[in-house]
Amino acid sequence: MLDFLKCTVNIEKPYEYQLLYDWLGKGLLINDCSDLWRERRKLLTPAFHYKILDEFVPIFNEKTDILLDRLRESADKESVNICDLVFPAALDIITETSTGFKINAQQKENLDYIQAVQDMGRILWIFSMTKMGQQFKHNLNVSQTLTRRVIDERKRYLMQNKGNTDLETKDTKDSKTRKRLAFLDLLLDHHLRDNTLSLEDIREEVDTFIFAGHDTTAICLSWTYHFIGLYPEIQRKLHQELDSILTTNCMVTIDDIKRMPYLEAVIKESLRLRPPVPVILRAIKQDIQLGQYVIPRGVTLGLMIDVMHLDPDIYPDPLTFNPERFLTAGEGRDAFSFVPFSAGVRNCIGQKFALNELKIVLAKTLRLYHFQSLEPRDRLIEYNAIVKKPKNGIRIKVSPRYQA
Ligand code: HEM
Repeated sequence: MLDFLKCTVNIEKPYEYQLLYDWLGKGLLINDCSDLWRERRKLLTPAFHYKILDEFVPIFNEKTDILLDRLRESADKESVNICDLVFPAALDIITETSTGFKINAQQKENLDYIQAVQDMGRILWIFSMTKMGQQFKHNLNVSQTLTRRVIDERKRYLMQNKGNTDLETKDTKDSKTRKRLAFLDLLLDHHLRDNTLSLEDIREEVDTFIFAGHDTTAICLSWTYHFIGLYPEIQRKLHQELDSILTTNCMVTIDDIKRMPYLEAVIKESLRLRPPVPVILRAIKQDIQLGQYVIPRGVTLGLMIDVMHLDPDIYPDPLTFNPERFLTAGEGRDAFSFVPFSAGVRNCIGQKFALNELKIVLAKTLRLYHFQSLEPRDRLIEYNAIVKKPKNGIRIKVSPRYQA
């Protein structure tokens, strides 16, 4: 599999990904033309520079503060479905960081859009004349109308403020609405100089970020709370690490999260056992030798990330949730044996973004709350909706660590 992931030739996505075409078009995730993909990836890579990612930290904190309010409301209840809390939080984060628009999913605003985005991943495979097919078209319309409106408004703003589109400048007059927006401004800046990148191309990339960046992180958060809530000793160690770094209600910074090795190990172990994207596919365009086999041109090759992560030669006692295995700096493992974000040239462009988000949300919530999982691992049924989700959610009892 190492050869497959390292390969720079067989990087095209096969037909199966085109089920997302009506929604994501030629966006980075499903783009099946290697030249266009390379062009777009080159254009978008600067938006994921660590300095730009640092600017999202206040948004991660602000949205987690709202999540904390919702956890406070849940603390009196017998249990809460943690997915219902973290999915809107993740959607709020990705929408605001990629477009500047506050969708306010956690405050239950823009419900038609939220419903549309959540349904879309679920009902893709339906023929258009069926009732669900009509529902899919409706969802598409709702989500694309909003994305187009946000892009048009931002373009008008940038044109009125010509000269201020330099991505290195920041307008400080009204930081709420005018602050530089990395993803969308980068694309609009390019569009205003070279309109071969059309507004519809930009819409496809923005929708791609929203799709690729919200379900995945929300699922990882949900499973991580579940694992933490199952193993009190692991939760105790996490609380100990967080208490030594954070005060009770502070803004978590990039420097803080760099000092949280145990939290990072817990996230990695969660991603190992429950990778949100369990399978990736590639269209084989040139014969490739994998071990003793030649995989011929024309074949679709699937890489089962979830199965790879259970190899007992690499991960002894593979079904045990054991974050410690990630503290011993990859002993006996190569970089291609842990691939929740895929690997090689077609890897996840958002992985640093995702890890920062996961660490900040988890650090802030765990600092103040205790989580107890009410269902054992084998009771939770998973289903595939492009990403793999818990079918009926995850029930957790949330309790404050400190009395108000
Ligand atoms: C825990 C969170 C995440 C996981 C597990 C994850 C996983 C992955 C995986 C496995 C791929 C490869 C898919 C394939 O080859 O078919 C991928 C691609 C991608 N991801 Fe992520 N992702 C996460 C978060 C994000 C975030 C936050 C963003 C955006 C901010 C993002 C944007 C993308 C994009 C645009 C691609 C396509 C890259 C390309 O083909 O050039 N992802 N992701």
